[in-house]
Formats: sequence, C-alpha cells, structure tokens
Amino acid sequence: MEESTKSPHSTTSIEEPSTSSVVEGRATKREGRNKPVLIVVMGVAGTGKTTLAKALVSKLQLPYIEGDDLHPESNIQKMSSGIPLTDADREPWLKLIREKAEEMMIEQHEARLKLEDTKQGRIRMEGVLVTCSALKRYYRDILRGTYQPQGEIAGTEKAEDSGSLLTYFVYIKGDEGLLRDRMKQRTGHFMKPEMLDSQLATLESPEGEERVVVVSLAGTTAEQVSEAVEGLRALCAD
Ligand SMILES: Nc1ncnc2c1ncn2[C@@H]1O[C@H](COP(=O)(O)OP(=O)(O)O)[C@@H](O)[C@H]1O
Ligand SMILES: O=C(O)[C@H](O)[C@@H](O)[C@H](O)[C@H](O)COP(=O)(O)O
Repeated sequence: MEESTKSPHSTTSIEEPSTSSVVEGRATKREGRNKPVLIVVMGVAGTGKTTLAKALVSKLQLPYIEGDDLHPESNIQKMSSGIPLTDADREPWLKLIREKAEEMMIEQHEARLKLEDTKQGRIRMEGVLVTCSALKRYYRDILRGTYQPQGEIAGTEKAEDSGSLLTYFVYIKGDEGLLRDRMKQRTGHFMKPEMLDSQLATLESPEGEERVVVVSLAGTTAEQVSEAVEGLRALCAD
C-alpha cells in the first residue's frame, strides 16, 4: 500500500481501496479515463451538511469548500437578522461556488500531473466536495454549470459537460421535527431556528434529478457516509 495522507488538500496517492477509489474506479472503467467530480452535500439549514461533508472529506480525500464561507457579508447580515435570502442574493453566491470548485479542480489536476511527472505518487480520484443548501432546481443547475438565463424569461439548461466537472448531490432528507430539534441544539450559528420555515418553503426536492443520492437525516454520520458512498458508487456504475 502506498503512503496516504489525511490532508484534504493533499495530492498524495490513496492506494487503499477506499470509497474514493471505488467511485473513481467504476467511473474510469465506464468512461475510459478519470472524471473529476463535484459532490455537493445539500439540504436546508441545520441538516448536518457540514458534519457529513467533513466525514466525506476524510473518507474520500477530496478538497472541500464550505459554501457558507463564500457568502458575501451582506448575505450573512441578512440571515443573521432573520431575513431569508432572495434568488438575487443567492445567484452570485452559487456562481462563485461553482467557479471556486472549477478552480480547485484545475489546481488539483495540475498538481496531479506534476506528481505523475516525478513519479512521486498517484491520485485515485479527482474532485471537490462542497456544502451548499442548493434549495431550488435552478440553483442546482448553476452549481452543475448548466444554467443558462434568458433575460427576464425562465432560464433553460445546457447539457452537463461530462469532460469537465460532473456534479453529484448528496441530499440529506428527513423529518421536520428532528431538524427543528437539531437547530435548537446548535448554538452560536448565524442561522437561527426561526429561519427553518423559509428554508423548507423554498426547498425543491432534488429527488428524481440526475446524479442525486438521498441520505437519511436520522442516521449517524457514519451511516450517512456509507449511504452517500454506496449511492455515489451505484450512480458511477450506471
Ligand atoms: N448525523 C447526525 N446526528 C446527530 N446530530 C447531527 C448529525 N449531523 C449533524 N448533527 C448536528 O446537527 C447540527 C447541525 O449540523 P451542521 O453540520 O452544522 O448542519 P448544516 O451544515 O447543514 O447547517 C449540529 O449541532 C451537528 O452537531
Ligand atoms: O440559501 C440560503 O438560504 C443560505 O445558504 C442558507 O441555506 C445558509 O447558507 C445556510 O443554510 C446556513 O448555514 P447552515 O446550512 O450551515 O445552517
């Protein structure tokens, strides 16, 4: 077994048969070469996106973007004051997340080429993990890089480019009561439990869309990791 590192930003090889290699391995066999992936852990506020994403980072050894860190200060101020964000507030934020993920993927790819040149190691999977509420279908299309706005009328989609950063969603789904309990227990966060109503009202479930894995809110983090990984593996094998 080659040496591996725990750093999510590492470019060292991951030789153990980790989930990342399983996910990547299937994709590689099917499509003939490595495909970088964007994995978005999504759901309303307080579902456990950050907790699950950090566990997946450690399992899959992928770099990670915390979506909340990319909000402009004005959005944070608004949410902290109990005012839900609008589409106009969210659109630039979602575009920025996609841009950052693409930048990170390019950096990762360049680092990989250098490692291959010097034969220092091998990366088993390329991709980026992101946490983002991604509440509406068209928000997710922005994250997929497929959204094409058309002036004032509803936007259309362009096809996802399988040669770039294919986007998968891990949707944490569960009971509203449990969610409210979790939010009440969480302290020191700008998003207060009262904001949950607007989050739930805005949510358009991603179920039925392409490349979506549903995991249970009620599960432990370890169970959620297994569900996510199994789901991603199944999608890659399709
Ligand atoms: N699987 C889980 N089981 C129990 N509590 C959890 C689980 N995942 C997260 N939590 C707790 O729920 C709260 C919200 O989690 P967090 O990761 O901050 O969610 P989000 O990023 O979606 O807002 C935190 O207090 C966290 O410790
Ligand atoms: O789209 C939104 O309304 C916001 O993005 C909102 O979802 C916020 O970013 C987080 O949900 C709050 O932080 P947590 O998700 O960490 O609770």
